[in-house]
Amino acid sequence: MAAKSGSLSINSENIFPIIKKWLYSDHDIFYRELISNGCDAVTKLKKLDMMGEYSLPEGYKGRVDVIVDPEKKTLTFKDNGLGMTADEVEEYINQIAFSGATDFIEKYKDKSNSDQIIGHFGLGFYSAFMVADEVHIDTLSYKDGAKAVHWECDGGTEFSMEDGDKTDVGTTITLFLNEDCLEFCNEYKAREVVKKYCSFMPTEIYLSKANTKETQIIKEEEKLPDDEVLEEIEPEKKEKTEGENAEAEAAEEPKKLKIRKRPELINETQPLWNKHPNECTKEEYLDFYRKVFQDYKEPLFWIHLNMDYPFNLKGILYFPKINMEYESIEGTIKLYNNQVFIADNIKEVIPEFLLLLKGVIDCPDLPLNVSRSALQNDGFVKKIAEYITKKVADKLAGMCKTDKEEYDKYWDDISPFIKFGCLKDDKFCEKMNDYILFKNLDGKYLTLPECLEIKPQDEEENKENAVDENGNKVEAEVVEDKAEDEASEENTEEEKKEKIIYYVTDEQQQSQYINMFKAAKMDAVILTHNIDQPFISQLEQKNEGIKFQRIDADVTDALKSKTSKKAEKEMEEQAESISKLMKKALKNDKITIKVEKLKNKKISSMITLSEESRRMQDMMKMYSMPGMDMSAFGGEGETLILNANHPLVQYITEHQDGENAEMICEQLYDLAKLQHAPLDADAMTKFVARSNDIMMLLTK
Ligand SMILES: Nc1ncnc2c1ncn2[C@@H]1O[C@H](COP(=O)(O)OP(=O)(O)OP(=O)(O)O)[C@@H](O)[C@H]1O
Repeated sequence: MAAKSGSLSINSENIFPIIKKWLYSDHDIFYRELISNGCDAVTKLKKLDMMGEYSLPEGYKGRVDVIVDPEKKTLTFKDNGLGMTADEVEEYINQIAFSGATDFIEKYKDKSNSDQIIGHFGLGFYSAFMVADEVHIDTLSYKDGAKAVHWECDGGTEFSMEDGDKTDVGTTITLFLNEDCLEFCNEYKAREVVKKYCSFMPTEIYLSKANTKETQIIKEEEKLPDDEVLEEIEPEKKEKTEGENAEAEAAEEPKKLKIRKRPELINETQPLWNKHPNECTKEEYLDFYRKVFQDYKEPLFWIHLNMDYPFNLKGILYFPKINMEYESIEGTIKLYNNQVFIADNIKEVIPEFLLLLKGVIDCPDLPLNVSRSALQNDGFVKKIAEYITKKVADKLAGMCKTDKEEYDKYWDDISPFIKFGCLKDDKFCEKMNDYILFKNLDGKYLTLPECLEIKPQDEEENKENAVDENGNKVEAEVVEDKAEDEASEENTEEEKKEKIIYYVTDEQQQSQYINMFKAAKMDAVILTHNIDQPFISQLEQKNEGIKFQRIDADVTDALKSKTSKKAEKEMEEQAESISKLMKKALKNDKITIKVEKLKNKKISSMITLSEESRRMQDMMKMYSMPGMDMSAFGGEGETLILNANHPLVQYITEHQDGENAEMICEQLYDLAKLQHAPLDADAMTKFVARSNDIMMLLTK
């Protein structure tokens, strides 16, 4: 076959239903398309005026009117923009997918900046047919000698065009709604949709109901040319009092007018994000937040994004106050393109963890698809997301550096968000590494470097000041990983520097351990949120030499009394015999039992569970595998520590055959368990019964 080339032809009969039905996922989007066409028409007319191609009439104010008429089942969009000549209707409307915006920009590209014009694809107008059986256009161009045009189309592929009777410059588009779509000429629905898409469009948008019965009273001098006066209200005549004259009274009480309810202004043409951050006041930020998010709780703080290069992006991100107990954390980030709402929470542009915030982002450079709610897959979109992430990290780091007190105050609220961000985004994590705070046992907020630095000082102090529970000074040993003590001489200095950060997950439950730590002048950080476990695992991975260990994972040397070699030997023997007794009493052969001399003589028994085993168990619980035997996954990591310094432990050591020895063993074990984790139902029942029995013994 001979080589051939040419342009593809499209059969409008087939393509039209596709545009009408499938191009836009949301039916209500036609509002946005037709209103933005009106805004574009106004913008273009103003530009023509600026360029000297047209002179706007005195007092011109561009506007788009949306008029619902439930009686006639119509919806009208009226603008006072540049209008269209018959040729332009022919070109831009009759040819589907031919955008006059591109044409306009091309024509005036040297003289004007194009970025304020919304339309691009030349398809938006046809979205009207998603809801209307018939659409009329009445338009009059601004051009000298232009004739009004009337165009109509009933949704098939045929249209008709004739001279129109419009006398003012601009365009009126009337939709004769389909029976299934009558909700769109309901005033409330219209307000909701227009507010959703058009709240910040750059031209004033008014909503009204045709022939509304609603009225309003105004002062005579407030009357506007378009007001429809229904009644003149004479001021009420007051009883004359002495010293007053009728003229003075009349001056006080002006005549009033009852007018048909005026169209309601829906949008704000100058959104706050367009203002320079230096010019915005705190009140303005708060007002804007309340209005846009209907959240009457004050946000904690906000970040105003304002960037011109290498791409254009403006916006405000608010950190909301989160009530962790009652609400799930879910924010909303509204994405705009040139002040036109695109969609909420577009994941491609807004990094996932930032979706916990509330905010607005306007990016005119977004590579949008025809339907606008989808983005073209583009490296550029990734850059936008990276920029936003960077800005958020910069703001937080800056606040931590320059206003640490405030940052401390916000920390509990923002920490789940930051930790989630660190888990989700490596770059964010890197930037935030030194600005993550840890609340210590004294309620102070420390950064990670501070946590690490404070340790050696504490240890020094520890050596000098540590006291036992009787206030006697005790010699404490440097808190280092136990394994290090046993490590061979060959270990380098570097390796020896592994730092342990102790942490608490439940202040009440672990209070006994906390008391021991405090008495030994040791510190720990409080990490109670679910996100903390995966978060600390990540921190360990990213920061070599840092290890997190729950406060009850081990008995560090700092908590033990110093013992002689001889005493240690004795304790070992003691442990052996008491282990047998315990295992028998608890009917548990697997349990590991250790006898230690703890500094705190008030503690009789405690449980330690190695960090690794506990993390494994927590993980199993999280994936809640019913009937799973936990002991198979690190149950062996649990150790019962008996304090050789406690009289009760001393008693059973000496009276292993005593009448109550087994009962004491069981009670010691349960008491230790209770400080570590809640008892299961069965164990709790037995514990309560046994406690009663023990008290009964006291009565004898
Ligand atoms: N109200 C209006 N006033 C003046 N011209 C209009 C009006 N509505 C549409 N037009 C002209 O018709 C053209 C096609 O409009 P349409 O909404 O189909 O596409 P668009 O706005 O260019 O692009 P998009 O598909 O992105 O909305 C517009 O570019 C514009 O030139």
